[in-house]
Amino acid sequence: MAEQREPIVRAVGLTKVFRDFWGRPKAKAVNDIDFEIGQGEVVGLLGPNGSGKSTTVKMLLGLLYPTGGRLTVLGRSPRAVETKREIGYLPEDSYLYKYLTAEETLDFFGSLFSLSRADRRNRIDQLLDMVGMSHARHRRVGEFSKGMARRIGLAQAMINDPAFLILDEPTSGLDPLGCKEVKDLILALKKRGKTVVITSHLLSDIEDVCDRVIILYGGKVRATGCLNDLLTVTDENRIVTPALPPAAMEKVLAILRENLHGEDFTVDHPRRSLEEFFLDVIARAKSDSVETAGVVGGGRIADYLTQGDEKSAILEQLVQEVAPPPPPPEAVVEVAAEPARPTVQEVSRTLEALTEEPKAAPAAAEEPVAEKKAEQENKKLEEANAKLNDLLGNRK
Ligand SMILES: Nc1ncnc2c1ncn2[C@@H]1O[C@H](COP(=O)(O)OP(=O)(O)OP(=O)(O)O)[C@@H](O)[C@H]1O
Repeated sequence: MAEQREPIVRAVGLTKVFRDFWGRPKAKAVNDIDFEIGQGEVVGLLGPNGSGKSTTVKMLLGLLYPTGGRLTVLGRSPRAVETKREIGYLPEDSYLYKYLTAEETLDFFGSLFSLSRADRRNRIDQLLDMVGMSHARHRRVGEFSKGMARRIGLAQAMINDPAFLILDEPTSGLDPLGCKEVKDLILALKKRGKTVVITSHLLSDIEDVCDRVIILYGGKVRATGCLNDLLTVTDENRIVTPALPPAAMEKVLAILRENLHGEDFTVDHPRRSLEEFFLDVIARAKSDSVETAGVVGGGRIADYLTQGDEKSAILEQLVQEVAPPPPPPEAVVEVAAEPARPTVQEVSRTLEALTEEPKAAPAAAEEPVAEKKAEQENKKLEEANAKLNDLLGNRK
């Protein structure tokens, strides 16, 4: 099919000028830019605040008209309904209805795309699993933490199985583990041939997932290209080896000095990124808790990056943590079980026991009791006993 060779996005001389009430130019947000995004590419749209990223994204989504130039998305106008059908969008702030549950939210967005009930159910199950939210499917979105809402936002962006995804700050509000999960998700989408545009201020995230970046400044494209080409320093070498014994190291240094003719060089140890280190610490903490406690604990969070079942377990815990603690059933039962009115037989037994004072209530008998009081009580008991005998006698 010829159309498949078409880039997913083609912008030529794209310009957007915001005007004031009287039509006078107020801000040239996007200034005559050209770029293309090919199928299956993951592209980072970068730039400092006010550089024109959001304006470009809004034009890609067909929410803003360009003032000048040409823009096609999936070979058509971005405003065409067919185009919108194939686009998934995660806004910077997820606009979700807080009274709907996670499942209802996805069902709502699915119905906006006219998906059948069966398709919606099927996709909702898969998506909730994919973003690790299966166990919170019946909870209201308004109760979610920012990271949880972000995950539902991501699932929402994918409900229509879009060919082209635009993710605005996809990792914002997520913890490092959540960020890793989202990045893995983006790479998985890339493997499935999806095209993704990401805007983010977190350059390390962009570096981890993007093939290419477009850097905007003042509404202009200042740099664009493959990350490999842009970031590789071709006029320097780096050799990474296992730690060398001192004698071998001396020989290497001697060769370097001989060949570099007095030029500076550096020998050091490679450094891991903070993210790698953090994930490693969490993974170790997780395995410690498994060995020592043998129960699913908070430290097992790293598991849900790789294993579906354990992911669910962690989420279950998160859900349970936030949910109001269930009332202890035993306590409720005890409170509910108020002393029932004694039956006639019980009263009789109690009275009998009471009359055998020393055996039935040794603790009470040990206490000093005024003689007069004891006599009065005995009298009362005898009266009660007599009444009871009458009662039993009458029944018989
Ligand atoms: N609706 C608008 N009316 C007037 N000017 C606008 C409007 N939207 C954006 N601008 C201006 O266009 C320029 C680019 O804004 P834009 O929101 O595209 O930047 P951005 O790169 O997305 O910034 P940020 O990283 O802060 O989100 C800014 O100077 C901004 O003031």
